Amino acid sequence: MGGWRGMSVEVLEDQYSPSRWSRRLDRDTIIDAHLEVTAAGTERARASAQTLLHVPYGGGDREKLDIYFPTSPSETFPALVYIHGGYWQCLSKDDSGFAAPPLVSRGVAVVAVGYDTAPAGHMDAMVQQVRRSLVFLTEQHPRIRGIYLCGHSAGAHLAAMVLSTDWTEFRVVPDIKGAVLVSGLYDLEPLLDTYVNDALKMSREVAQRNSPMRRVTPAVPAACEVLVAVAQHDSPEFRRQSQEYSQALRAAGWSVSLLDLAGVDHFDIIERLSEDSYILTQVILNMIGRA
Ligand SMILES: N[C@@H](CC(=O)c1ccccc1NC=O)C(=O)O
Repeated sequence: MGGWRGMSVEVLEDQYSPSRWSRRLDRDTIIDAHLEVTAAGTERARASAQTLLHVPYGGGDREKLDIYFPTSPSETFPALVYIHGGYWQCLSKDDSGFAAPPLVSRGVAVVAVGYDTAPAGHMDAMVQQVRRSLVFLTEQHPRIRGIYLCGHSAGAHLAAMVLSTDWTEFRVVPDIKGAVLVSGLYDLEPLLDTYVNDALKMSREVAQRNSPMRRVTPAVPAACEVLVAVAQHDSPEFRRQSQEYSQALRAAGWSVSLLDLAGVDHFDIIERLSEDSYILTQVILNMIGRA
């Protein structure tokens, strides 16, 4: 867990700038391209699926979620709950429905969760918001049976924090059957001195308390299946974090697979979930039993 401690701030900033590691697009265009692709994909999904948009799960402005319903819904159906990335400071649920088309056509709902990004949002609060969104779905949408979490980058971090939740503090226990963590961050300490923390303003304590790597709980008998996916063209630090987190979960008894996806980078690893034939789409459908 400690190799990064010998790195200069300059090296850490390079390692934790996913845009610098793509072989597809240069660092100045790739983020704009990502915003365009996810927004356009979300627009397509909203045009083709039955939706309930901007459903409040709490009183806050950003405490809203979008539901994309299955094309031919059975009485009850599973849901993939998508938690967007953007280093806890950009993107929103309104760019986060692009994965819906291949799933809704196979009977799976997709839920895109909004949360308060920084500087408005604090790390502890974002984690709680995502947890509360799952409690809301469980209580208010009983047709959803079985939740599969999917998060990208900072969203994979939030999904991993959900796995460490002590649900006794909540009214219900969401039935989380699987988690797909894509190009995530599981130890926040290396970010403390980098530009990523400018808006987040995390103290060391906050970073440690919110690091899934430090919060791995022993797997319970019916623990969900976890898939940790990382891109070939993610940085060595991102790749290390996925490897170490998947190992730590496995050591604690969880059923985990590490999927190292060839030919993709930090951004198209998730964008391509809009395609039926993409390997990660197929792996997710297989996990849900709809392949
Ligand atoms: N400043 C970052 C931006 C970034 O990491 C990012 C941008 C859009 C969506 C996801 C991202 N990564 C993690 O949440 C970079 O250099 O790539």
